[in-house]
Amino acid sequence: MTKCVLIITGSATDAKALENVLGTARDGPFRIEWVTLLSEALERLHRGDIDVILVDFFLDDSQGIETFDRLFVAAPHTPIMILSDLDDELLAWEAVQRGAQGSLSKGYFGSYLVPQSLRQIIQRKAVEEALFLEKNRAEITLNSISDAVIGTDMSGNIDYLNIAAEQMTGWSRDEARGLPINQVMHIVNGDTRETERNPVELVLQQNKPMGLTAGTILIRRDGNEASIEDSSAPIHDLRGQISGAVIVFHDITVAQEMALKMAYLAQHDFLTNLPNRVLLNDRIVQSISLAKRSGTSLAILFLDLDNFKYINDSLGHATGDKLLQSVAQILTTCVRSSDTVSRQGGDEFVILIALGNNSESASLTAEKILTALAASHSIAKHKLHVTPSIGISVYPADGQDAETLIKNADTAMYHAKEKGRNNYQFFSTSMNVRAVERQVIETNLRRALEYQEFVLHYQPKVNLKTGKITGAEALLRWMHPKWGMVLPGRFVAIAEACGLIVPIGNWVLREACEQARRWKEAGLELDTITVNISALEFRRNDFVEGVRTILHRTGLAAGCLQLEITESVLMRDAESSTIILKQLKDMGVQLAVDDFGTGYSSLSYLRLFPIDVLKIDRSFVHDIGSSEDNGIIVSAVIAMGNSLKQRVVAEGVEVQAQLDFLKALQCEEGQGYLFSRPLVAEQFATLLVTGIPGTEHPVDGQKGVFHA
Ligand SMILES: Nc1nc2c(ncn2[C@@H]2O[C@@H]3COP(=O)(O)O[C@H]4[C@@H](O)[C@H](n5cnc6c(=O)[nH]c(N)nc65)O[C@@H]4COP(=O)(O)O[C@H]3[C@H]2O)c(=O)[nH]1
Repeated sequence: MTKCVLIITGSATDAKALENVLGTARDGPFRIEWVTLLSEALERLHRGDIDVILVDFFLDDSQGIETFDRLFVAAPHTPIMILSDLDDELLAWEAVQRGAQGSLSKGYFGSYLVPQSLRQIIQRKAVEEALFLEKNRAEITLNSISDAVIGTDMSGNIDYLNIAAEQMTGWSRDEARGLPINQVMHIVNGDTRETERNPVELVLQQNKPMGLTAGTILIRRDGNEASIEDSSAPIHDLRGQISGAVIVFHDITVAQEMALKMAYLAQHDFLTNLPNRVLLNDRIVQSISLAKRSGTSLAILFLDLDNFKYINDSLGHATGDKLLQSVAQILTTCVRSSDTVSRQGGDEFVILIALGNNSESASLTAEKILTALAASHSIAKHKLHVTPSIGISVYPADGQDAETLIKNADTAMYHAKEKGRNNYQFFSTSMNVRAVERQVIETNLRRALEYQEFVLHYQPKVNLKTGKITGAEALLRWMHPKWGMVLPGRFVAIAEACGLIVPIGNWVLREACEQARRWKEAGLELDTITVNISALEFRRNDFVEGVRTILHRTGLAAGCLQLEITESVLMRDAESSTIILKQLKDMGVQLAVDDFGTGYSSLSYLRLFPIDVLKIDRSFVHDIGSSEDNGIIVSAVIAMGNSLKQRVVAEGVEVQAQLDFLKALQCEEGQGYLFSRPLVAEQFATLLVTGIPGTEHPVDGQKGVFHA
């Protein structure tokens, strides 16, 4: 590329001589411009593209070193060469001190040396510029990155710190320069806290880079600490000799804390802080291998809170969450610190306990849990009661791996639920058959509503004095296309467990109300139709409104509907039960306590509940005559009902002796096979017309149970 040389001299001879020699230069053309005044030169420089300036000191408009200074200010990056002869040598030397590239002796003007030295100047300038750029780029880059960089010489003394290194160590570059790296970058082992040798020392010794290492702690100048990750490498000179080292490091304190937090979160339940299923699985696997080696056993306790859903639905999730936290806390106090209490999600907890050689401690722990959880939990002004159902599986008898042991403990837990909840059951292989059956029923139940497989049967309630039918209890039947009629005992608990009882219960209520209205329209006399309400329905926030809507849509008077709720459901949260019962009562609906006598009701609550009817559980009626004690219970309930002005209905009246006993105690109403089994709607309508045989009411006047 053509280089442009600006010659500034008042001497036409000098200019000509230079022009000649440059014009014939062999190693590439020079374009030459010649000006005679400094002012002209400055103007020309202003336009740019000058590669070299050749200047004489003595011009018409400027003199001596001032000529150089003004050019240097105007074009600081353009090489300036002084045209000198012997007289000007001192001045030329001074100009070189101030930044001139050199002087060109006028004696050489005719020689080939002139273009060669000009070219060298240009090349040197280009290299200098490239170096400058390179250095500038490196400096800016090093100060822009968040990694700290420290450079040392061969002795490990610091010769460079970038801004990040200044910030991380607390030493400024000027303070640190020349100090040994160990003084500025003091590091200790993260585990032992012992001072560590700086990796740079090793790099200098071994002359090879060291990859990324973590686990060291940097002690800053102010004593604060930071976990760091560092790497270091040697620096070599032009000849490939090691001349120093550089260490690059960054603060990983936050990242490390975050990683620890993430690892913790991945293994723990956010609500209770208990280990989650991932960590539990890990612990079971470890415990199994330990038990295998030592010939000991371990137990898995699968625990589910009975009716937790109702608390969640009626009091809200925030209260439910607090209850779970309280339960979690109690559970951890029931086991040793080496055991694991984990939350699986929802209201399910799984506990891993090492049994050693004593498998009895599984039942001891389960009993401890039952007792500990029996105390009430004070949460947000509520006194809540929860009971657990616990299933237990034992290694090695009930499974060889974590998955099987948990599955079998879960199965045993379902068994505990079926056994009336608030108890524990050990797994047995026969339970698996039940579990499969339960699964099959659940799958079939899901389509039963859609395929209209449900029907209602009606069982009469009878006035024991007159024999008159006072009401009907609607009892659900499932007409399965293959299995035939399935009784509620086989599927209601499963429908409750999977939530299907809500749509099913809704259907029952609507169907029963519609049927009662139809009977009334047909002129058949019936005081009330009774519908069983499950706990899950009763505790739903929209339950009361749902009843109101159904009454409205079916056109049945509220007073004709009686809702039957079991004693244990009412007592589970007596305070909220009272509120719900009052709302139903205000609507005009009648209320009955089912299975009375089995739920250990507190009489003070019973007085508060706005109940119309107490139904004596059929187990007490069944034992009349065979056990004096139960006769006493039945008579006590009847007396209590009478004094509380509640009607008493005896369930499960099967034989005449029971009826006689009940009548003698002035029990108002009864229900049972002695009067009638549950009937389909048409049969029941006929019974309403004919009356119970043997009462004052049958139209055909036949003798029956009342006149035996
Ligand atoms: N041994 C004997 N049993 C008698 C006698 N008289 C009546 N029973 C039976 O006793 C049960 C009375 O209903 P429950 O105590 O409310 O007990 C009911 C009730 O708790 C529940 N259930 C029935 N229908 C529904 C429903 O629509 N919804 C809900 N949630 N539960 C229902 O299922 C339970 C069982 O119902 P069922 O199998 O229909 O059994 C009925 C009935 O057939 C008797 O003299 N001797």
